[in-house]
Amino acid sequence: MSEESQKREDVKICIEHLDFSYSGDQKWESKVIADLSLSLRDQEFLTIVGASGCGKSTLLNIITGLLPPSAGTVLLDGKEIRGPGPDRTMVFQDDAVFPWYTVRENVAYGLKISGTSKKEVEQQVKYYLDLVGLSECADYYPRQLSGGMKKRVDVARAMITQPEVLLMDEPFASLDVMTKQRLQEQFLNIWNETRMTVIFVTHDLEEALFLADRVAVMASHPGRIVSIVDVPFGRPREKDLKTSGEFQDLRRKLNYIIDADQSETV
Ligand SMILES: Nc1ncnc2c1ncn2[C@@H]1O[C@H](COP(=O)(O)OP(=O)(O)OP(=O)(O)O)[C@@H](O)[C@H]1O
Repeated sequence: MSEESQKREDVKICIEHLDFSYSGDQKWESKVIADLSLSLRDQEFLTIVGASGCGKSTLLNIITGLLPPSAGTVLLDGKEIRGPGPDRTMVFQDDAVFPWYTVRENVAYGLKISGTSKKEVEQQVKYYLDLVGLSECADYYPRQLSGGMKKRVDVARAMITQPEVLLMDEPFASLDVMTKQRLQEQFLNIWNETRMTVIFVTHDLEEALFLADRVAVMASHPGRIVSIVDVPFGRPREKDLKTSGEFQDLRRKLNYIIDADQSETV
């Protein structure tokens, strides 16, 4: 296989010249996203940062298939995305757990409705509860869990259906610093085992750098990618990385890119 076709095979998501406006009006000033191009390799971990309102959630909703592009193409494995599908799952900032189900039932939900056999559901639920460290709490109801535990239920619920692409919209934003750090490390461990393609939106630059292979910086009015920063740190990563000089230099660089863009748009 030529190098060029190998590269094409490795591309999981390919977005080209994407435009989107909520009104359907395609004038430049009414576009939420304009001429956005981005591609992700299979099993890549990409984080997206950018000012509030620049279109990050809108972009995730387009990739999920909940919003159709106004123009341009969004391809998954070379095929146009025409709506939601089992190959993509979204984790939101707010908990999506069902309060009337136990932890076990919440985690099992996605597999059950897909018609998986009872035995297989039980095995998979056990595996994912172990993975997120909630085996001991399998019979608890969400009201008996902390915020971080509920988030882990969310992550297990999203992963159990084994989507090829996991879209995460500020999933840890509501957590305190310590819980967030712990979940970031746990999530990276889980991702190391499952290796799905991840797009993770966050406002937290340290989180963006700590998790990602690459960080995409979005700008507003209209939403577009202004820079992509390669993250050079190996894996596995531990929290001490955040205090290293190289990490802090990269954080400053990201800050600088975002500030430069914002001062241009003010
Ligand atoms: N349903 C909608 N109808 C009309 N406009 C919308 C709708 N949802 C979002 N917008 C607008 O689209 C723009 C982008 O919103 P979006 O939520 O994608 O931004 P974001 O970067 O995710 O913001 P934040 O970081 O604050 O979550 C904003 O100007 C917002 O007001």
